[in-house]
Amino acid sequence: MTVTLNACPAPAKLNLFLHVTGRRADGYHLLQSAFQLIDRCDSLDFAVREDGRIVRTNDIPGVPPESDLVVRAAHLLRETAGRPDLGASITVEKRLPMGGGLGGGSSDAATTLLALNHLWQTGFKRQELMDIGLKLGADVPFFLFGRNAFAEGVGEALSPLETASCWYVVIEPGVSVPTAIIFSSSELTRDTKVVRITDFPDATNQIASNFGRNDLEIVATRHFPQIAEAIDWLGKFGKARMTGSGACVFCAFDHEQQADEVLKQLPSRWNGWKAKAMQEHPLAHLLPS
Ligand SMILES: C[C@](O)(CO)[C@H](O)COP(=O)(O)OP(=O)(O)OC[C@H]1O[C@@H](n2ccc(N)nc2=O)[C@H](O)[C@@H]1O
Ligand SMILES: Nc1ncnc2c1ncn2[C@@H]1O[C@H](COP(=O)(O)OP(=O)(O)OP(=O)(O)O)[C@@H](O)[C@H]1O
Repeated sequence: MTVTLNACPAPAKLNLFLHVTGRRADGYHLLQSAFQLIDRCDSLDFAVREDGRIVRTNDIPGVPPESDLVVRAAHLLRETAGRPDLGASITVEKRLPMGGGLGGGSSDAATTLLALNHLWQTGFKRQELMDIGLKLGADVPFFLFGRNAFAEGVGEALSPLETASCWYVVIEPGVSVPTAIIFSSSELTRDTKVVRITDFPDATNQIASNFGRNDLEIVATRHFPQIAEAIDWLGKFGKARMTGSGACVFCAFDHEQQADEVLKQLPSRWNGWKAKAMQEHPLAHLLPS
């Protein structure tokens, strides 16, 4: 039996657009968004333990083990399976900034569900893992969907979406944005007109890169002027937008070399990098049907 899985990637996502179309009675918002996987990833190691403990082996500043989405995902998986005897050691190498709008924590949780479902042989199907994931966060089901998606509902109703094979420059403006603060703002508009998936793909059946907008951007930039500064700077090179509830800002380029040229000019006060659009989750082979 396999007892370890090492260097499991947890990729970031970009929200190519994000519309807030309503609010549910429980306060959660109805969204429409295009989720794009990119090849910038956290990395996780898993080892089965025989003593029934779930242990995060490394320290993540600001994230105590008991509130870590990775540890919570492992607990929820074994509870749902009715197997309190299952144990694992998990090491999380963080590369994605927290509160960056890149879905890092959610992706770590999704990778944990996938890897442990495999190692523990708990036998959950993809949809069952997505249902477990939704209890951990609105972004988790997307990372278990396995490919780029048009998302509706609170982000959990997913349809496959064709997207361009481009490169992205991503800037980290150096602030961590608490998602709940942006969604609870009185300045947030919640009535963007609902679109149909057939409205936005272009002639090549891909989503056009300038489709829609990010409704959270106006609120986030008011709270955090550093985000507005990054959008202004990156906007000199193309259509620059914020992802998720911020803080990261991105712009698409057809060629890697164009991304390199932009990064050469990046002011030293920001961390910035390039990433390639991915069509599939790198652990798609572990996704049960
Ligand atoms: C903004 C996005 O990143 C877009 O991909 C996601 O919708 C946020 O997903 P997430 O980080 O997994 O968010 P969660 O941990 O589920 O929720 C954090 C907080 O954001 C608010 N929230 C989140 C998602 C949503 N559809 N409506 C909301 O109002 C809620 O106040 C919630 O307490
Ligand atoms: N493994 C984890 N990695 C990162 N953050 C975690 C983790 N576990 C719990 N968290 C908590 O989740 C918060 C959000 O982190 P995350 O990296 O998912 O933000 P985000 O990229 O803004 O996500 P989203 O796009 O889903 O809003 C962090 O501030 C942290 O307190």
